[in-house]
Amino acid sequence: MKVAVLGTGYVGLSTGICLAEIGHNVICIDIDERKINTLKEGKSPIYEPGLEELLIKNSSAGRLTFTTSHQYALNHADIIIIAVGTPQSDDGQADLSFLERAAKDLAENIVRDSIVVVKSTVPVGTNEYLKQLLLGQLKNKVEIKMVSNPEFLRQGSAIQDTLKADRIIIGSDDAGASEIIQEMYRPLNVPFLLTDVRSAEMIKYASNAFLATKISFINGIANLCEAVGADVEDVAKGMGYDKRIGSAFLKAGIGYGGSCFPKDVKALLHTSKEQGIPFSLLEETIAINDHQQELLVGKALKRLGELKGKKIAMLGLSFKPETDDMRDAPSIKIAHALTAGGAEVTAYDPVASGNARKVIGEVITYVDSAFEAAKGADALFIVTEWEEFRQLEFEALLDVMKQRIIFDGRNCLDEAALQECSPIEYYPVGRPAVIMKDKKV
Ligand SMILES: NC(=O)c1ccc[n+]([C@@H]2O[C@H](COP(=O)([O-])OP(=O)(O)OC[C@H]3O[C@@H](n4cnc5c(N)ncnc54)[C@H](O)[C@@H]3O)[C@@H](O)[C@H]2O)c1
Ligand SMILES: O=c1ccn([C@@H]2O[C@H](COP(=O)(O)OP(=O)(O)O[C@H]3O[C@H](CO)[C@@H](O)[C@H](O)[C@H]3O)[C@@H](O)[C@H]2O)c(=O)[nH]1
Repeated sequence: MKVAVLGTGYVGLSTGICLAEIGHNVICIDIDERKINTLKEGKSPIYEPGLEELLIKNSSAGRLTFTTSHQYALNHADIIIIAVGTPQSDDGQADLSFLERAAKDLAENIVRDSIVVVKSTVPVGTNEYLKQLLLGQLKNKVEIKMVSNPEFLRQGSAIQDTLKADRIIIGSDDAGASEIIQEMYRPLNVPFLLTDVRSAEMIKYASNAFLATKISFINGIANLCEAVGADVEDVAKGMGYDKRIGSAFLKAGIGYGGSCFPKDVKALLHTSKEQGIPFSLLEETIAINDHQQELLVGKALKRLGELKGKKIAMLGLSFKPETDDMRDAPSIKIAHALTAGGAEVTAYDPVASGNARKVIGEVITYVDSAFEAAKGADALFIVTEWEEFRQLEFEALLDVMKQRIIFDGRNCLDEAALQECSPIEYYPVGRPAVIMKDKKV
Protein backbone atom coordinates (compact mmCIF):
# COMPACT_ATOMS: atom_id res chain seq x y z
CA MET A 1 0.00 0.00 0.00
CA LYS A 2 1.09 3.59 -0.55
CA VAL A 3 1.12 5.45 2.75
CA ALA A 4 2.04 9.03 3.65
CA VAL A 5 2.80 9.90 7.28
CA LEU A 6 2.51 13.52 8.41
CA GLY A 7 4.94 14.28 11.22
CA THR A 8 8.20 12.42 11.88
CA GLY A 9 8.18 12.66 15.68
CA TYR A 10 8.31 9.65 18.00
CA VAL A 11 4.99 8.32 16.69
CA GLY A 12 5.11 9.27 13.01
CA LEU A 13 8.65 8.03 12.53
CA SER A 14 8.13 4.75 14.39
CA THR A 15 4.88 4.14 12.51
CA GLY A 16 6.34 5.01 9.12
CA ILE A 17 9.39 2.81 9.65
CA CYS A 18 7.35 -0.16 10.90
CA LEU A 19 4.85 0.10 8.04
CA ALA A 20 7.79 0.04 5.63
CA GLU A 21 9.21 -2.93 7.52
CA ILE A 22 6.02 -4.92 6.84
CA GLY A 23 6.26 -4.15 3.16
CA HIS A 24 4.38 -0.91 2.52
CA ASN A 25 5.63 1.97 0.45
CA VAL A 26 5.92 4.82 2.93
CA ILE A 27 6.70 8.49 2.51
CA CYS A 28 7.15 10.59 5.64
CA ILE A 29 6.56 14.34 5.62
CA ASP A 30 7.68 16.93 8.13
CA ILE A 31 7.77 20.71 8.12
CA ASP A 32 11.07 20.56 10.00
CA GLU A 33 13.66 20.63 7.25
CA ARG A 34 16.53 19.73 9.56
CA LYS A 35 14.74 16.56 10.72
CA ILE A 36 14.03 15.50 7.14
CA ASN A 37 17.64 16.10 6.06
CA THR A 38 18.90 14.04 9.00
CA LEU A 39 16.51 11.24 8.10
CA LYS A 40 17.53 11.35 4.45
CA GLU A 41 21.11 10.75 5.64
CA GLY A 42 19.91 7.58 7.39
CA LYS A 43 20.24 9.08 10.87
CA SER A 44 17.58 9.20 13.54
CA PRO A 45 16.81 12.65 14.98
CA ILE A 46 15.70 10.98 18.23
CA TYR A 47 17.21 8.37 20.55
CA GLU A 48 14.98 5.32 20.20
CA PRO A 49 16.45 1.80 20.45
CA GLY A 50 16.31 -0.17 17.19
CA LEU A 51 14.89 2.69 15.16
CA GLU A 52 17.98 3.69 13.20
CA GLU A 53 18.69 0.13 12.04
CA LEU A 54 15.20 -0.22 10.56
CA LEU A 55 15.41 3.31 9.12
CA ILE A 56 18.56 2.40 7.20
CA LYS A 57 17.26 -1.03 6.19
CA ASN A 58 13.95 0.22 4.79
CA SER A 59 15.37 3.37 3.20
CA SER A 60 17.97 1.25 1.41
CA ALA A 61 15.21 -1.12 0.23
CA GLY A 62 13.45 1.90 -1.32
CA ARG A 63 10.29 1.43 0.75
CA LEU A 64 10.84 4.49 2.96
CA THR A 65 11.43 8.06 1.82
CA PHE A 66 11.33 11.51 3.41
CA THR A 67 10.21 14.89 2.19
CA THR A 68 9.17 18.36 3.32
CA SER A 69 6.78 18.61 0.38
CA HIS A 70 3.16 17.75 1.15
CA GLN A 71 2.40 18.10 -2.54
CA TYR A 72 5.02 15.54 -3.56
CA ALA A 73 4.09 13.08 -0.82
CA LEU A 74 0.33 13.24 -1.25
CA ASN A 75 0.67 12.65 -4.95
CA HIS A 76 1.97 9.22 -4.03
CA ALA A 77 -0.39 8.08 -1.25
CA ASP A 78 -3.82 6.46 -0.81
CA ILE A 79 -3.59 6.37 2.97
CA ILE A 80 -2.51 9.45 4.93
CA ILE A 81 -1.60 9.06 8.59
CA ILE A 82 -1.59 12.20 10.74
CA ALA A 83 0.91 11.99 13.64
CA VAL A 84 1.55 15.64 14.46
CA GLY A 85 1.78 16.82 18.05
CA THR A 86 -1.20 17.73 20.25
CA PRO A 87 0.54 19.47 23.17
CA GLN A 88 -1.12 20.96 26.19
CA SER A 89 -2.64 24.45 26.05
CA ASP A 90 -2.36 26.82 29.00
CA ASP A 91 -5.84 25.82 30.23
CA GLY A 92 -5.08 22.08 30.09
CA GLN A 93 -6.96 21.23 26.92
CA ALA A 94 -5.24 19.75 23.88
CA ASP A 95 -3.77 22.32 21.51
CA LEU A 96 -5.09 21.40 18.06
CA SER A 97 -3.17 24.03 16.10
CA PHE A 98 -0.70 21.53 14.53
CA LEU A 99 -3.64 19.38 13.45
CA GLU A 100 -5.44 22.39 11.98
CA ARG A 101 -2.33 23.28 10.04
CA ALA A 102 -2.02 19.65 8.91
CA ALA A 103 -5.65 19.70 7.73
CA LYS A 104 -4.88 22.80 5.66
CA ASP A 105 -1.76 21.18 4.19
CA LEU A 106 -3.81 18.11 3.28
CA ALA A 107 -6.72 20.06 1.83
CA GLU A 108 -4.40 21.97 -0.47
CA ASN A 109 -2.48 18.95 -1.69
CA ILE A 110 -4.70 15.88 -1.80
CA VAL A 111 -5.20 14.94 -5.42
CA ARG A 112 -6.82 11.49 -5.14
CA ASP A 113 -9.48 9.76 -3.06
CA SER A 114 -7.84 9.06 0.30
CA ILE A 115 -8.28 7.61 3.73
CA VAL A 116 -7.10 10.02 6.41
CA VAL A 117 -6.03 8.22 9.58
CA VAL A 118 -5.74 10.29 12.76
CA LYS A 119 -3.05 8.74 14.97
CA SER A 120 -2.40 11.84 17.08
CA THR A 121 -4.06 11.75 20.50
CA VAL A 122 -7.15 13.95 20.14
CA PRO A 123 -10.16 14.83 22.31
CA VAL A 124 -13.48 13.21 21.49
CA GLY A 125 -15.07 14.95 18.53
CA THR A 126 -11.79 16.06 16.93
CA ASN A 127 -11.94 13.59 14.03
CA GLU A 128 -15.31 15.03 13.03
CA TYR A 129 -13.99 18.57 13.43
CA LEU A 130 -10.96 17.75 11.27
CA LYS A 131 -13.10 16.21 8.59
CA GLN A 132 -15.20 19.37 8.36
CA LEU A 133 -12.03 21.50 8.25
CA LEU A 134 -10.60 19.33 5.48
CA LEU A 135 -13.76 19.23 3.39
CA GLY A 136 -14.21 22.96 3.78
CA GLN A 137 -10.78 23.70 2.33
CA LEU A 138 -10.32 20.93 -0.29
CA LYS A 139 -8.72 22.23 -3.51
CA ASN A 140 -9.53 19.16 -5.58
CA LYS A 141 -12.71 17.14 -5.94
CA VAL A 142 -11.76 13.99 -4.06
CA GLU A 143 -13.44 11.65 -1.61
CA ILE A 144 -12.09 11.62 1.96
CA LYS A 145 -12.75 8.88 4.50
CA MET A 146 -11.66 9.29 8.11
CA VAL A 147 -10.33 6.68 10.53
CA SER A 148 -9.41 7.23 14.15
CA ASN A 149 -6.43 5.02 15.01
CA PRO A 150 -4.87 6.09 18.31
CA GLU A 151 -1.33 5.02 19.12
CA PHE A 152 -0.18 3.23 22.28
CA LEU A 153 3.59 2.92 21.83
CA ARG A 154 5.94 3.84 24.69
CA GLN A 155 9.09 5.82 24.13
CA GLY A 156 12.17 3.74 24.66
CA SER A 157 10.43 0.67 23.18
CA ALA A 158 8.57 2.35 20.32
CA ILE A 159 9.62 -0.08 17.60
CA GLN A 160 8.89 -3.21 19.63
CA ASP A 161 5.56 -1.74 20.82
CA THR A 162 4.57 -0.97 17.22
CA LEU A 163 5.58 -4.33 15.78
CA LYS A 164 4.11 -6.25 18.73
CA ALA A 165 1.25 -4.03 19.83
CA ASP A 166 -1.30 -5.33 22.36
CA ARG A 167 -4.11 -4.10 20.13
CA ILE A 168 -4.94 -1.84 17.22
CA ILE A 169 -7.96 0.39 17.60
CA ILE A 170 -9.80 1.32 14.43
CA GLY A 171 -12.62 3.81 14.80
CA SER A 172 -14.58 4.61 11.68
CA ASP A 173 -18.09 5.07 10.44
CA ASP A 174 -17.04 3.68 7.07
CA ALA A 175 -16.73 -0.10 6.91
CA GLY A 176 -14.72 0.03 3.68
CA ALA A 177 -12.11 2.41 5.12
CA SER A 178 -11.92 0.36 8.29
CA GLU A 179 -11.30 -2.82 6.22
CA ILE A 180 -8.45 -1.17 4.26
CA ILE A 181 -6.72 0.02 7.45
CA GLN A 182 -7.02 -3.47 8.92
CA GLU A 183 -5.46 -4.79 5.72
CA MET A 184 -2.59 -2.31 6.14
CA TYR A 185 -1.82 -3.61 9.62
CA ARG A 186 -2.66 -7.30 8.98
CA PRO A 187 1.01 -8.47 8.68
CA LEU A 188 1.55 -7.40 12.31
CA ASN A 189 -0.87 -10.10 13.42
CA VAL A 190 -2.23 -8.02 16.29
CA PRO A 191 -5.81 -8.07 17.67
CA PHE A 192 -8.09 -5.39 16.21
CA LEU A 193 -10.88 -3.58 17.96
CA LEU A 194 -13.31 -2.01 15.52
CA THR A 195 -15.42 0.74 16.98
CA ASP A 196 -16.96 4.12 16.29
CA VAL A 197 -14.79 7.22 16.00
CA ARG A 198 -15.72 8.76 19.34
CA SER A 199 -15.08 5.57 21.29
CA ALA A 200 -11.69 5.18 19.62
CA GLU A 201 -10.76 8.70 20.66
CA MET A 202 -11.90 8.01 24.22
CA ILE A 203 -10.03 4.66 24.45
CA LYS A 204 -6.73 6.51 24.14
CA TYR A 205 -7.45 9.01 26.93
CA ALA A 206 -9.05 6.39 29.16
CA SER A 207 -5.99 4.14 28.79
CA ASN A 208 -3.46 6.83 29.59
CA ALA A 209 -5.50 8.28 32.46
CA PHE A 210 -5.94 4.80 33.94
CA LEU A 211 -2.22 4.03 33.81
CA ALA A 212 -1.34 7.45 35.26
CA THR A 213 -3.87 6.87 38.04
CA LYS A 214 -2.36 3.47 38.77
CA ILE A 215 1.03 5.18 39.20
CA SER A 216 -0.40 7.89 41.46
CA PHE A 217 -2.22 5.24 43.47
CA ILE A 218 0.95 3.29 44.18
CA ASN A 219 2.78 6.55 44.94
CA GLY A 220 0.08 7.38 47.48
CA ILE A 221 0.57 3.93 48.99
CA ALA A 222 4.36 4.49 48.93
CA ASN A 223 4.03 7.65 50.99
CA LEU A 224 1.86 5.77 53.48
CA CYS A 225 4.37 2.91 53.55
CA GLU A 226 7.11 5.35 54.54
CA ALA A 227 4.94 6.68 57.36
CA VAL A 228 4.01 3.27 58.77
CA GLY A 229 7.25 1.42 58.07
CA ALA A 230 6.08 -0.88 55.25
CA ASP A 231 7.90 -1.60 51.98
CA VAL A 232 6.05 -0.48 48.82
CA GLU A 233 8.07 -2.81 46.58
CA ASP A 234 6.71 -5.84 48.45
CA VAL A 235 3.26 -4.27 48.67
CA ALA A 236 3.19 -3.75 44.88
CA LYS A 237 4.45 -7.28 44.29
CA GLY A 238 1.79 -8.65 46.61
CA MET A 239 -0.92 -6.66 44.87
CA GLY A 240 0.35 -7.58 41.40
CA TYR A 241 -0.10 -11.33 41.96
CA ASP A 242 -3.83 -10.64 41.88
CA LYS A 243 -4.70 -10.98 38.19
CA ARG A 244 -7.45 -8.39 38.59
CA ILE A 245 -4.83 -5.84 39.60
CA GLY A 246 -1.76 -6.89 37.59
CA SER A 247 1.81 -5.88 38.38
CA ALA A 248 2.39 -3.41 35.53
CA PHE A 249 2.58 0.30 36.30
CA LEU A 250 2.84 -0.21 40.04
CA LYS A 251 6.39 1.09 40.30
CA ALA A 252 6.51 3.79 42.94
CA GLY A 253 8.86 6.70 42.52
CA ILE A 254 9.01 10.40 41.73
CA GLY A 255 5.93 10.34 39.54
CA TYR A 256 5.09 10.13 35.88
CA GLY A 257 6.41 12.53 33.27
CA GLY A 258 6.80 12.46 29.51
CA SER A 259 4.99 13.80 26.50
CA CYS A 260 1.74 11.93 27.16
CA PHE A 261 0.50 11.16 30.69
CA PRO A 262 0.74 14.71 32.08
CA LYS A 263 -1.00 16.35 29.13
CA ASP A 264 -3.50 13.58 28.44
CA VAL A 265 -4.80 13.39 32.03
CA LYS A 266 -5.24 17.16 31.98
CA ALA A 267 -6.98 17.07 28.60
CA LEU A 268 -9.43 14.40 29.82
CA LEU A 269 -10.08 16.43 32.95
CA HIS A 270 -10.75 19.43 30.75
CA THR A 271 -13.27 17.39 28.74
CA SER A 272 -15.01 16.30 31.95
CA LYS A 273 -15.30 19.90 33.12
CA GLU A 274 -16.52 21.01 29.70
CA GLN A 275 -19.23 18.33 29.86
CA GLY A 276 -20.12 19.17 33.47
CA ILE A 277 -19.31 15.59 34.50
CA PRO A 278 -17.27 15.59 37.73
CA PHE A 279 -14.13 13.42 37.60
CA SER A 280 -12.18 14.48 40.68
CA LEU A 281 -10.21 11.21 40.62
CA LEU A 282 -8.18 12.75 37.79
CA GLU A 283 -7.51 15.86 39.88
CA GLU A 284 -6.11 13.62 42.62
CA THR A 285 -3.99 11.73 40.10
CA ILE A 286 -2.45 15.04 39.05
CA ALA A 287 -2.10 16.37 42.60
CA ILE A 288 -0.34 13.23 43.86
CA ASN A 289 1.99 13.36 40.86
CA ASP A 290 2.85 17.02 41.45
CA HIS A 291 3.64 16.23 45.08
CA GLN A 292 5.70 13.20 44.10
CA GLN A 293 7.93 15.14 41.74
CA GLU A 294 8.96 17.35 44.68
CA LEU A 295 9.58 14.42 47.01
CA LEU A 296 13.36 14.12 46.70
CA VAL A 297 13.93 17.83 47.20
CA GLY A 298 11.83 17.76 50.39
CA LYS A 299 13.73 14.73 51.67
CA ALA A 300 17.11 16.33 50.90
CA LEU A 301 16.09 19.55 52.61
CA LYS A 302 15.03 17.62 55.70
CA ARG A 303 18.25 15.61 55.84
CA LEU A 304 20.73 18.34 54.88
CA GLY A 305 19.07 21.12 56.88
CA GLU A 306 19.36 23.60 54.02
CA LEU A 307 20.13 23.47 50.32
CA LYS A 308 22.13 26.69 50.17
CA GLY A 309 25.75 25.91 49.37
CA LYS A 310 25.11 22.16 49.07
CA LYS A 311 26.26 20.23 46.04
CA ILE A 312 23.74 17.78 44.60
CA ALA A 313 24.52 15.21 41.90
CA MET A 314 21.59 14.30 39.66
CA LEU A 315 21.81 10.99 37.80
CA GLY A 316 19.33 10.92 34.93
CA LEU A 317 17.46 13.74 33.22
CA SER A 318 15.13 12.12 30.65
CA PHE A 319 11.59 11.30 31.81
CA LYS A 320 12.34 7.58 31.59
CA PRO A 321 15.28 5.42 30.51
CA GLU A 322 16.08 4.65 26.85
CA THR A 323 14.89 8.01 25.58
CA ASP A 324 16.38 11.47 25.17
CA ASP A 325 12.95 13.09 25.58
CA MET A 326 12.75 15.81 28.22
CA ARG A 327 9.07 16.69 27.83
CA ASP A 328 7.60 17.04 31.34
CA ALA A 329 10.54 15.15 32.87
CA PRO A 330 10.51 15.27 36.70
CA SER A 331 14.18 16.33 36.45
CA ILE A 332 13.09 19.80 35.30
CA LYS A 333 11.12 20.55 38.49
CA ILE A 334 13.82 18.95 40.65
CA ALA A 335 16.65 20.92 39.06
CA HIS A 336 14.81 24.22 39.41
CA ALA A 337 13.73 23.55 43.01
CA LEU A 338 17.29 22.64 44.01
CA THR A 339 18.86 25.67 42.39
CA ALA A 340 16.12 27.96 43.73
CA GLY A 341 17.06 26.70 47.20
CA GLY A 342 20.68 27.69 46.58
CA ALA A 343 22.10 24.24 45.77
CA GLU A 344 24.77 23.69 43.15
CA VAL A 345 23.58 20.92 40.80
CA THR A 346 25.72 18.71 38.58
CA ALA A 347 23.85 16.33 36.31
CA TYR A 348 24.64 13.36 34.13
CA ASP A 349 22.41 11.53 31.66
CA PRO A 350 23.61 8.96 29.10
CA VAL A 351 21.71 10.61 26.21
CA ALA A 352 19.46 13.49 27.29
CA SER A 353 21.90 16.23 28.35
CA GLY A 354 21.66 18.01 24.97
CA ASN A 355 17.86 18.24 25.16
CA ALA A 356 18.02 19.03 28.90
CA ARG A 357 20.19 22.09 28.23
CA LYS A 358 17.42 23.48 26.03
CA VAL A 359 14.77 22.93 28.71
CA ILE A 360 16.52 23.39 32.06
CA GLY A 361 19.16 25.78 30.79
CA GLU A 362 22.56 26.53 32.26
CA VAL A 363 21.40 26.85 35.89
CA ILE A 364 22.88 23.38 36.40
CA THR A 365 26.16 21.86 35.18
CA TYR A 366 26.12 18.96 32.73
CA VAL A 367 28.93 16.43 32.91
CA ASP A 368 29.90 13.29 31.05
CA SER A 369 29.84 10.63 33.74
CA ALA A 370 28.18 9.66 37.02
CA PHE A 371 31.54 9.93 38.75
CA GLU A 372 32.08 13.49 37.58
CA ALA A 373 28.61 14.40 38.83
CA ALA A 374 29.22 12.76 42.21
CA LYS A 375 32.58 14.47 42.87
CA GLY A 376 32.31 16.47 46.12
CA ALA A 377 28.51 16.02 46.27
CA ASP A 378 26.60 16.28 49.56
CA ALA A 379 23.93 13.98 48.13
CA LEU A 380 23.18 11.98 45.02
CA PHE A 381 19.71 11.86 43.42
CA ILE A 382 18.71 8.98 41.16
CA VAL A 383 16.16 10.63 38.89
CA THR A 384 15.98 8.21 35.93
CA GLU A 385 16.54 4.46 36.27
CA TRP A 386 19.06 3.99 33.46
CA GLU A 387 20.58 0.48 33.58
CA GLU A 388 24.01 2.13 33.62
CA PHE A 389 23.27 3.51 37.09
CA ARG A 390 22.40 0.08 38.48
CA GLN A 391 25.79 -1.17 37.31
CA LEU A 392 27.84 1.60 38.97
CA GLU A 393 30.70 0.77 41.33
CA PHE A 394 29.02 2.35 44.32
CA GLU A 395 31.91 1.90 46.74
CA ALA A 396 34.15 3.98 44.47
CA LEU A 397 31.37 6.47 43.69
CA LEU A 398 30.63 7.09 47.37
CA ASP A 399 34.34 7.62 47.96
CA VAL A 400 34.38 10.70 45.68
CA MET A 401 31.34 12.25 47.40
CA LYS A 402 31.55 14.71 50.28
CA GLN A 403 28.69 12.99 52.11
CA ARG A 404 27.72 9.38 51.39
CA ILE A 405 23.98 10.06 50.94
CA ILE A 406 21.78 8.69 48.13
CA PHE A 407 18.14 9.55 47.41
CA ASP A 408 16.81 6.97 44.94
CA GLY A 409 13.73 8.38 43.21
CA ARG A 410 13.19 5.17 41.23
CA ASN A 411 13.95 2.43 43.78
CA CYS A 412 16.33 1.01 41.24
CA LEU A 413 19.51 0.37 43.18
CA ASP A 414 20.46 -2.93 44.75
CA GLU A 415 19.95 -2.40 48.47
CA ALA A 416 21.99 -5.43 49.52
CA ALA A 417 24.97 -4.27 47.47
CA LEU A 418 24.69 -0.77 48.95
CA GLN A 419 24.77 -2.19 52.47
CA GLU A 420 28.25 -3.47 51.67
CA CYS A 421 29.33 0.14 51.05
CA SER A 422 28.94 1.20 54.67
CA PRO A 423 28.98 3.95 55.86
CA ILE A 424 26.01 4.98 53.71
CA GLU A 425 22.63 6.62 53.95
CA TYR A 426 20.25 5.33 51.27
CA TYR A 427 16.74 6.77 50.98
CA PRO A 428 14.43 4.98 48.50
CA VAL A 429 10.74 5.87 47.96
CA GLY A 430 8.14 4.08 50.07
CA ARG A 431 10.65 1.75 51.71
CA PRO A 432 12.67 1.92 54.91
CA ALA A 433 15.91 3.87 54.55
CA VAL A 434 19.23 2.04 54.88
CA ILE A 435 21.44 3.87 57.34
CA MET A 436 24.82 2.24 58.02
CA LYS A 437 27.06 4.36 60.19
CA ASP A 438 30.11 2.13 60.61
CA LYS A 439 32.79 1.35 58.13
CA LYS A 440 32.63 -2.30 57.02
CA VAL A 441 35.77 -4.22 57.78
N1 LIG B 1 5.39 10.25 22.03
C1 LIG B 1 4.69 9.17 22.32
O1 LIG B 1 5.17 8.25 22.96
C2 LIG B 1 3.26 9.05 21.86
C3 LIG B 1 2.62 7.80 21.95
C4 LIG B 1 1.28 7.69 21.55
C5 LIG B 1 0.61 8.80 21.06
N2 LIG B 1 1.27 10.00 20.97
C6 LIG B 1 0.54 11.11 20.37
O2 LIG B 1 0.98 11.19 19.01
C7 LIG B 1 1.08 12.55 18.58
C8 LIG B 1 2.49 12.86 18.14
O3 LIG B 1 3.35 12.74 19.23
P1 LIG B 1 4.95 12.79 19.06
O4 LIG B 1 5.52 12.60 20.41
O5 LIG B 1 5.35 11.87 17.96
O6 LIG B 1 5.13 14.31 18.57
P2 LIG B 1 6.44 15.08 18.16
O7 LIG B 1 6.29 16.46 18.63
O8 LIG B 1 7.64 14.28 18.52
O9 LIG B 1 6.38 15.10 16.55
C9 LIG B 1 5.43 15.79 15.79
C10 LIG B 1 6.08 16.12 14.43
O10 LIG B 1 5.06 16.66 13.58
C11 LIG B 1 5.68 17.65 12.75
N3 LIG B 1 4.61 18.49 12.16
C12 LIG B 1 3.88 19.45 12.77
N4 LIG B 1 2.98 19.97 11.90
C13 LIG B 1 3.16 19.32 10.72
C14 LIG B 1 2.54 19.40 9.44
N5 LIG B 1 1.55 20.26 9.19
N6 LIG B 1 2.98 18.59 8.45
C15 LIG B 1 4.01 17.72 8.67
N7 LIG B 1 4.62 17.60 9.86
C16 LIG B 1 4.21 18.38 10.87
C17 LIG B 1 6.61 18.36 13.72
O11 LIG B 1 7.60 19.12 13.05
C18 LIG B 1 7.17 17.17 14.53
O12 LIG B 1 8.36 16.68 13.93
C19 LIG B 1 0.58 13.37 19.78
O13 LIG B 1 -0.79 13.59 19.62
C20 LIG B 1 0.85 12.47 20.97
O14 LIG B 1 -0.01 12.74 22.05
C21 LIG B 1 2.55 10.14 21.35
O1 LIG C 1 5.07 1.86 37.14
C1 LIG C 1 5.40 2.91 36.58
C2 LIG C 1 5.38 3.07 35.17
C3 LIG C 1 5.75 4.29 34.64
N1 LIG C 1 6.12 5.33 35.44
C4 LIG C 1 6.45 6.64 34.84
O2 LIG C 1 5.41 7.00 33.94
C5 LIG C 1 5.91 7.77 32.86
C6 LIG C 1 5.48 7.19 31.53
O3 LIG C 1 6.10 5.95 31.32
P1 LIG C 1 5.71 4.99 30.10
O4 LIG C 1 4.27 4.78 30.09
O5 LIG C 1 6.57 3.79 30.18
O6 LIG C 1 6.22 5.85 28.85
P2 LIG C 1 5.49 6.72 27.72
O7 LIG C 1 6.38 6.66 26.54
O8 LIG C 1 5.12 8.04 28.27
O9 LIG C 1 4.15 5.90 27.32
C7 LIG C 1 2.85 6.24 27.78
O10 LIG C 1 2.30 7.29 27.01
C8 LIG C 1 2.23 7.00 25.58
C9 LIG C 1 1.74 8.25 24.91
O11 LIG C 1 0.36 8.39 24.92
C10 LIG C 1 1.31 5.82 25.39
O12 LIG C 1 1.22 5.53 23.99
C11 LIG C 1 1.83 4.61 26.15
O13 LIG C 1 0.93 3.53 26.01
C12 LIG C 1 1.96 5.00 27.62
O14 LIG C 1 2.53 3.92 28.36
C13 LIG C 1 7.44 7.79 33.05
O15 LIG C 1 7.81 9.01 33.66
C14 LIG C 1 7.71 6.64 34.00
O16 LIG C 1 8.85 6.85 34.80
C15 LIG C 1 6.14 5.17 36.83
O17 LIG C 1 6.46 6.11 37.57
N2 LIG C 1 5.77 3.95 37.36
